[in-house]
Amino acid sequence: MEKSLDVVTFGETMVLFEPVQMFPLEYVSQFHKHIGGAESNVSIGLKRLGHQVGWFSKLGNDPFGRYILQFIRGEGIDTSACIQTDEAPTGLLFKEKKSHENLNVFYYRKHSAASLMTPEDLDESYIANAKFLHVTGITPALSETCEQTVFRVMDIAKKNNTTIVFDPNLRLKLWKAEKARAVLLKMSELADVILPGLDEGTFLTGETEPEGITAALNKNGKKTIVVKLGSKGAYYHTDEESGYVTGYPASQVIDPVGAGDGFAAGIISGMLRNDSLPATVARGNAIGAIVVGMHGDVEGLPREDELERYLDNGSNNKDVNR
Ligand SMILES: Nc1ncnc2c1ncn2[C@@H]1O[C@H](COP(=O)(O)OP(=O)(O)OP(=O)(O)O)[C@@H](O)[C@H]1O
Ligand SMILES: O=C(O)C(=O)C[C@H](O)[C@H](O)CO
Repeated sequence: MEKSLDVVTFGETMVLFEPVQMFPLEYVSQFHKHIGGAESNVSIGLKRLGHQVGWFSKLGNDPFGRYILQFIRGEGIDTSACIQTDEAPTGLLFKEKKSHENLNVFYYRKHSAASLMTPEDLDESYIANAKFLHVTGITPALSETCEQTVFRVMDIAKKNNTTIVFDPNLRLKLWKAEKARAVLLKMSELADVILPGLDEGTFLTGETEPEGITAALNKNGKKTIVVKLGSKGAYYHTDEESGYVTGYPASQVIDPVGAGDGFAAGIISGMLRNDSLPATVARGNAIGAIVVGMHGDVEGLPREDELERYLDNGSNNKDVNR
């Protein structure tokens, strides 16, 4: 069967309130409204690069749920598997910026609509119809039923030859370290591609160097693992090849949140294009460097033509197009 979706992803997307002023949150009086959610960030990143993407979640049947759905649908993502419920509200997320270096997030997502996702909600054929599944370690932290849903989706993907890309996205505000480690390691075992940050890799394996982390996560071979190294770029590893790909210099660092999601979109996109692994990692690095230079998680995600100009210009990353 020819698969018509390139990528499917799912998880909680919240309304993200970004403070206009750089104050402790209790003194901020104005916010910009955006959307935030690792999986929808990745879906938007992939769509802008020209891929066919489906994203789903459970949203509250409320104005914020409608805002999220309209935004994601407006980006051209297939949202036909998304559910709206009266049972619980849409989750919210507030960022706090006390200085450029001091960034904090506050979640209002306990018992949210997304936390009510269950395996019974799933449309198996929708997942089977995708070439890639993108899944994060945020979803199983939301509730027991979300954890069950994640493993059910991974199981469906495995049975249907859908490549599983796993970003651990460790969020210790959402669950206890011991439980997080156990679940994220179980997800790593099931995944074909793993995208940990260096700290996440250390958290999962106890190893402090990218080489040790990838060796520990790839015990059974066969996996592609790319360790994100912030401004330094990334280290990739398979049984056949491994190496470092230097990052692109960010013109400025305005908001580092979302760089990892842009990176994931670049990696999946490179794989869909059958690019070499170093070229695929370079795509991820370039998108990460572009994203950190803009406010919001999704606003900075480049279109394919912008990304190509950026890659062609090398370190001279000014996007002048005239
Ligand atoms: N300051 C920077 N300058 C240039 N590139 C960067 C910078 N920060 C991040 N990147 C690029 O983005 C990628 C992902 O960033 P990072 O390592 O911060 O991931 P992460 O911790 O998963 O991010 P997130 O906060 O979104 O979860 C890096 O591997 C790198 O390619
Ligand atoms: O932290 C979360 O749960 C989010 O999904 C919000 C942000 O958009 C995400 O962290 C960026 O990776």
